[in-house]
Amino acid sequence: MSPARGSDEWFARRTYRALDHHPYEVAARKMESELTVSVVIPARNEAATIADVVSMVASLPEHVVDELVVMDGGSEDATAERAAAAGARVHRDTAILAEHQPSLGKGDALWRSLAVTSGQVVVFVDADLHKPDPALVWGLLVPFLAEPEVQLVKAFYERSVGDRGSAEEGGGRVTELLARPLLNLFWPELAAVVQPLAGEYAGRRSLLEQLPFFTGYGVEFGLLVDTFAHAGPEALAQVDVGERIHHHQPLPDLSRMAATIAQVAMHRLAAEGRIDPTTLFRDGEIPRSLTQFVRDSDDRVESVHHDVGVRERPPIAQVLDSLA
Ligand SMILES: O=c1ccn([C@@H]2O[C@H](COP(=O)(O)OP(=O)(O)O[C@H]3O[C@H](CO)[C@@H](O)[C@H](O)[C@H]3O)[C@@H](O)[C@H]2O)c(=O)[nH]1
Ligand SMILES: O=C(O)[C@H](O)COP(=O)(O)O
Repeated sequence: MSPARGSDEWFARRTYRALDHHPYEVAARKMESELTVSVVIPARNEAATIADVVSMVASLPEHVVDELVVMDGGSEDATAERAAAAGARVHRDTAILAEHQPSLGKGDALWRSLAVTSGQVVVFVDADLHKPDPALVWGLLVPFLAEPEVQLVKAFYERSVGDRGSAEEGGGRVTELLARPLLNLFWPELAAVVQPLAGEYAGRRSLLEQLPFFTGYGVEFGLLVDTFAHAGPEALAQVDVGERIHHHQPLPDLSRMAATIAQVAMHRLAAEGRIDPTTLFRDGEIPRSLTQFVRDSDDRVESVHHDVGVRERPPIAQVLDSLA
């Protein structure tokens, strides 16, 4: 074991437990503080689970949530219809800020959601959760109500069981094999964030509107390191919300997700002047391609090249100002 690090002190100060609180207490304190809260659920082909996630939010005590939006990322199944039937306002991501096309995955959907919501705190919740616990929403509000300095709150949880593996095997393959090692290497102050890729997190609008958003699955890693750079460690907090069970993507899909996150890390290290792409990469630019392998119908292995490059959407405040 290594000696204690600075991130341990942050962990001790900024780690909360939903168990120590109650949703009615949160509702009362939120009313007192006059904070308003929007919940945004990004969803693409999540017909199997979206209604349960929307219903979980709708089941929260009165006054916890002021607005509930599902961002439909072009689902080909009944996601949008089921979300609406369960009580959410549904937006198709491409219909928002339509001049910024195409809409590039989850990060783009979250970025666009800021243009159609108004809560002072925006809570993001994934749509692929099984038996979602309402603490995933109300628990995230606890640090905002306790500490005015807090601007971004990540959920953490036991992640396991579900439809793959045991609690011991655990989940979070991209987290454990890429995101956590990267943070420890390059952003050691963020090493104490238990679930850096958690899709359940909340930010103050005043922060989120000032940050760029990476497209696709780069959004969480980007928001985490950017919040740290923009506002420092005291702006971050995390909450233990119990257990979370989600749909597990196949390994090749997660490999592309990991490549996207590696891109985000390279972009930020380059922007901070900590690496020099002109000397580090052959063409002087961060390569955008990931080669994977598939078997064809003759049982031959062939390579497939995927573009895993990310784009950054500008801070939405700039975009909305230019439209005003
Ligand atoms: O183009 C897309 C792809 C996904 N989603 C939704 O985004 C959420 C998370 O996607 P998922 O495929 O379940 O991600 P995970 O494999 O669980 O990946 C983890 O790691 C990602 C990278 O940080 C995070 O975005 C996720 O929230 C986090 O759960 C789900 O509601 C999806 O329906 C979209 O809205 N649009
Ligand atoms: O956070 C992660 O690493 C991804 O969501 C993958 O999680 P899984 O290994 O539990 O599917």
